[in-house]
This record gives sequence, C-alpha cells and structure tokens, in this order.
Amino acid sequence: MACPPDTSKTSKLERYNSYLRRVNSTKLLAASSKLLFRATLLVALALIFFFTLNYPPISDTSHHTPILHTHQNFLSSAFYGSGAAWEKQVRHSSTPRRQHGFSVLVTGAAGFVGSHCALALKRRGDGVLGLDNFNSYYDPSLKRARQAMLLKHQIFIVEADLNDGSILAKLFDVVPFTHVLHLAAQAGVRYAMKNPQSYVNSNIAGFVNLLEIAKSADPQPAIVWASSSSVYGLNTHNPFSELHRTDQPASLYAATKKAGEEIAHTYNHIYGLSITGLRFFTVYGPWGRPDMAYFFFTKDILQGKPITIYKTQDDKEVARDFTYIDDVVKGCLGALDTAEKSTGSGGKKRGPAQLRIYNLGNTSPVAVGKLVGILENLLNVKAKKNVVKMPRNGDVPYTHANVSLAYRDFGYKPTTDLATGLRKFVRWYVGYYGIQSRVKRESEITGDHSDSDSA
Ligand SMILES: O=C(O)[C@H]1O[C@H](OP(=O)(O)OP(=O)(O)OC[C@H]2O[C@@H](n3ccc(=O)[nH]c3=O)[C@H](O)[C@@H]2O)[C@H](O)[C@@H](O)[C@H]1O
Repeated sequence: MACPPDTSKTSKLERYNSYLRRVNSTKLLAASSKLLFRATLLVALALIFFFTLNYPPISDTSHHTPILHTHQNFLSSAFYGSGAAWEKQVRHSSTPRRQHGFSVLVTGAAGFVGSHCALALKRRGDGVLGLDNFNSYYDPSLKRARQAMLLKHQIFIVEADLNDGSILAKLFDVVPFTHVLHLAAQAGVRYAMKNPQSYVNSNIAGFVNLLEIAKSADPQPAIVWASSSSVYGLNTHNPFSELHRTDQPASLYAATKKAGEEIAHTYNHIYGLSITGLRFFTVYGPWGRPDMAYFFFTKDILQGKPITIYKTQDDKEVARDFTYIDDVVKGCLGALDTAEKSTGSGGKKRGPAQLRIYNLGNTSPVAVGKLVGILENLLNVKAKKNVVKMPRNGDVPYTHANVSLAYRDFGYKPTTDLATGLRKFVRWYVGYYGIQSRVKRESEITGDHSDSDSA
C-alpha cells in the first residue's frame, strides 16, 4: 500500500520557507535603510565640509575655530563661488612679482611686526600670504585695520590658528612656499602670569605644529622666526651677546621663547630645516601693540590718567633697548635674504642645514623715565607719574643688544633713535585715533608726510 504523502513534513517545509522569506525581506529592508542612512550622512558631511570651506562667518574671530576667513572686501562673488576661488586668492597673494622672488608665508600677519614685514616683502616683489588667528589679546579692530591695509596691497590673510594642522597642510599643498616668516606668538612679558596656557599654546604647541608641517613639505621652506630679548633673563653681562647664557628666563614668556630656540635646534638637526631665530628688543612704532608701555603711556597721558613707571629694587631706572620697527623690518628681510635652503624634503633630512640666532636691537638703551619725557614733549601734555618698585612680574631691569653678528651676516644697522621713532609713532597715533586737542601740530611732530601708511 502506497503510503500517503507526509503532508505534515511538506507544510512544515513551506512554513519554514515562508519564515525564511519574511526574515530575508526584513533583513533586506534593514540593510537598505542602513545604506540609505549612510548615504544621507555622507552627503550631509560633504555639504557641511563644502559650506565650512566656502562660507566662513564674518564675525567669527575665535582663535580656536578652524575656519578659513578673509576680509569682508574679499567676500565677493569670486570668493563665494567655490574652494577654487579661495585657492586662487591664496596663490595670487603668494606669487612673487619679481624674478627669483620669494613666496613667503607670514604668520601673525595682522600683528605689529607681521604687517610691516608683509608689506615690505610685497613692495619689493615677493609673494606674501598671511596667517593670523585675530585673537583678542589686544583690540582686534587694530588687527582688522592692519588687515585692510594689507589688502589694499593685495596681501591676503587666512584666518586660522597655528595649531590647526589641516589648514596649514592645505596651504602648503596649494603653495610651494620658499620661506616662512613666523611672527605669530603670544606676546607680552607680564600677561604670562595671567594666562600662562596661552603662551604654551601659541609659542610652543603652535610652533611645533608649524615645524611639523614645514618639515613634511616638499620643498621644505626656510624658516625665520621671532625669538625675544627676554631670553637673556637674569643675564648680567652687557651688552647682551648671542654667546651669553640664556638659561635663566625671568618670565614664562621668556621661557617659551627659549624653548622655541631649543625646538628649532631639534627640527634643524633631525629634518634639515633651515631655521633663523631673531631676538627682538622691545620693538615700537606706528601700528604698534596697545599692550606695550610706550603705547598705553601715550593713551593715558592724553586722557590725563596717571601712569606707573617702574624702578629697580635698588631704586635705579629701568631701561630698554627700544628698537624702531623699520630697523627690525630691515633685519627680518636681511635674515630672509641670507637664509639658506632647507636640506630635507618630505620629512627626510638630506644634509646639514643652517641654524642661526641673532639679536635685533638698537644698541642704545633708554630709561623708561626718559621715554616718558619724550612723549610729554611730543604730546604737549605733562604726565601724571607714579614711580613704583618693579613688581615681581617677569620684568627685567635692563636690556642692551650687541648686534655685531647680524651686522656681519646681513648688514643689520639700526638707524632710528628713540626720539625720532616716537615722533613717527605719535604722528601715526593721533592720525589713527583722530586726536587733535593739545597734541603738537602735525608739522611740528613730523616735518613731513611721506610715510603715512608705512607699516
Ligand atoms: O624685547 C622683548 O622681547 C619684549 O619686548 C616687550 O617687552 P618689554 O620690554 O617688557 O616692553 P613693555 O611692556 O612695553 O615695557 C617697556 C618698559 O616699560 C616698563 N613699564 C611697563 C609697564 C608699566 O606700567 N610701567 C613701566 O615702567 C617695563 O618695565 C619696561 O622696562 C614686548 O612687550 C614683549 O612682547 C617682548 O617682545
């Protein structure tokens, strides 16, 4: 007898098959939803990236925000167009206009020394691209005004922090810089007690970040950077020579600059980067820094406010080797002109490279009391002076540069005495801030009108 088909097995199989179909279709649905989600995420990320690169918010001046930024005038249709327009600006700004001209990345280009150097380089036909984070250590509107002035001379400043490796790397991808003039830093001797971390962020971490990018670049640029007279710290030998000891810094600012000099040695030694450090001595002049004594003394004297003048613990006058900006600019250009090429490429050293350090001072220290006397005369106002013993705030009593090394190697020879330099500063100050009142007439202060935007 034929056995009846086992329907229980068939229906089990069918039920199982239908179960599998259900499971598979649910899986398929889940998989396709996942795929759709991922695709949407990818498109969203691509869009965010695109808009971040091309539509930077004008008002954002945070130095922690990795956003490329430019002056309002540059937010033209060309800039808004695409990343290609931004790259075009970067290339245009950094392309030299003279034969064998340099292509220089100037960090801190919206700063005092940076803006002056950028302009001087551009004027002689070098290509210059600026980088600045526009932080608010002092009035950012002054930095914006310097930026606007540079823009008139076709110098473009990328707004970014030194610690933003991706933007730095992008700049080196777009431009084969021959040189970096690294002037971005957290400046100020006494502020280091208030905000120590900012010195570590800019002067150490930021510097290392820049060197990391520079060492990997192909070609590697030659680097000229700002160290400081403050590295001499408690040194008692005068005038200060590059051969003197610099292992007794009196402030964290000085310590970070000294650390920079040691870090420079390391990158030169391992990667063949050509590096020149310049020890600036209390640089002053038009478009200067409002946190510096000569600048806020001028403001306070004009406003009838008292000023505090420091004297040493043993009642001696405090003095500085005040150095005029035009002299320092000549020194920076001299250092760039004599900088040899880096020897490495793509992070590999090919041979020994140049490593230098120079004082850039005025060789003629002036007591702070005398500086105040010059200002009183120029401003035609008597200062309300409050003379106190120098607090323990990182200050040093005296600076005096020996510049024979810089003279020997690139003819550095400061030519501006303090009275002449301050006259030019006051002329700029009253013009910039629109001050008339008791200040001596412009002709009395200046005698000429030739360098009104000599930054
Ligand atoms: O060469 C440098 O490497 C440094 O130079 C500058 O530092 P300093 O030489 O200290 O300049 P600055 O503050 O203008 O004080 C000038 C004089 O006024 C005295 N001073 C200061 C303030 C005050 O209220 N009273 C006063 O007498 C004070 O005692 C001093 O004698 C840069 O700021 C610094 O960033 C760095 O670049």
